[in-house]
Amino acid sequence: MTIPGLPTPVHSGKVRELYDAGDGLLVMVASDRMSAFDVVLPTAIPDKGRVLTALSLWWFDQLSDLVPNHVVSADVDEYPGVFRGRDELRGRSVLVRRLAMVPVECVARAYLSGSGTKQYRVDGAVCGVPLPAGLTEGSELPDTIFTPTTKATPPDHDAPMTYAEVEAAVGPEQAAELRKLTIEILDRGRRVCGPRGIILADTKVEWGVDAAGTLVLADEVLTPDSSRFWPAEEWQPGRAQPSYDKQPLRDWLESSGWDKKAPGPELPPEIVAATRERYVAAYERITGERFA
Ligand SMILES: N#Cc1c(N)ncnc1-c1cnn(Cc2cccc(F)c2)c1
Repeated sequence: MTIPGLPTPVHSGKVRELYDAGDGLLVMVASDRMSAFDVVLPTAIPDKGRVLTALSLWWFDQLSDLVPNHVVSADVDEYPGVFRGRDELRGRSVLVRRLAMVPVECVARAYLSGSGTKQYRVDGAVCGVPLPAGLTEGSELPDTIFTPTTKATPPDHDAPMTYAEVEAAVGPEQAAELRKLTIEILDRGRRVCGPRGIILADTKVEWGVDAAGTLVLADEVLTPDSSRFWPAEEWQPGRAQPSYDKQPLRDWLESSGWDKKAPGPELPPEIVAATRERYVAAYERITGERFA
């Protein structure tokens, strides 16, 4: 999503952009683009970027007693230079502090799923963390575990890291802090979501270090793009769990005959509307606030 008058993004992801705003500041922008099965679809989901930005900001605030974060402002009228007052950014962007990013994708898991299940079926462990026998896709784990990966550059995929590899990468002290805080963030998220009928199965967070050497929570936090949200009433270990936010889209894509190696198909209006509604419902159920 190129916005006229803005510089070329310093990072451009599947659904987000990151701009240099000068003076040690960045502007993180969440688009309405939707990806599924690792493919960016041609049809946007209205308000997706605004919902996920609002949810991430809500979680940063909820976690502010536990960890400092990189947020400077979410008010476009306070942004510097060419970013100030830009309506294309309103509600879908955050002005953040530029940090020295930790070279580890910090993942915590409370349930076994996806790549974790694949690893478990090979050697009974995930990222070197041994697990009890008899677990299956969707099983709740006895404890929340830290299952970090590398930060691969597409088209390469993130690779599992053992805790010893994290220690080698960042040192034992920071590795211990990353594990402890990443697990605590998932556990806190679960305590909020559980009573609201949502299983928060896992999450990926990104950390940076500021000029004082302090670990700072960065990127987005506890959103459906960085985490697995499952409707609790449909939880059934032994099969892939329905995604709270993406299931209507996944079901339609599976039934449409789309070849996943081909470009994504245009989405029918009713699937766009259902997907938007799922994102809005997730925000309202988790935060207890109306999405405006
Ligand atoms: N957050 C943050 C951050 C920070 N506060 N300081 C320095 N670098 C980053 C940073 C670098 N890559 N990303 C991932 C990313 C996010 C959003 C859009 C994208 F395209 C890519 C984040």
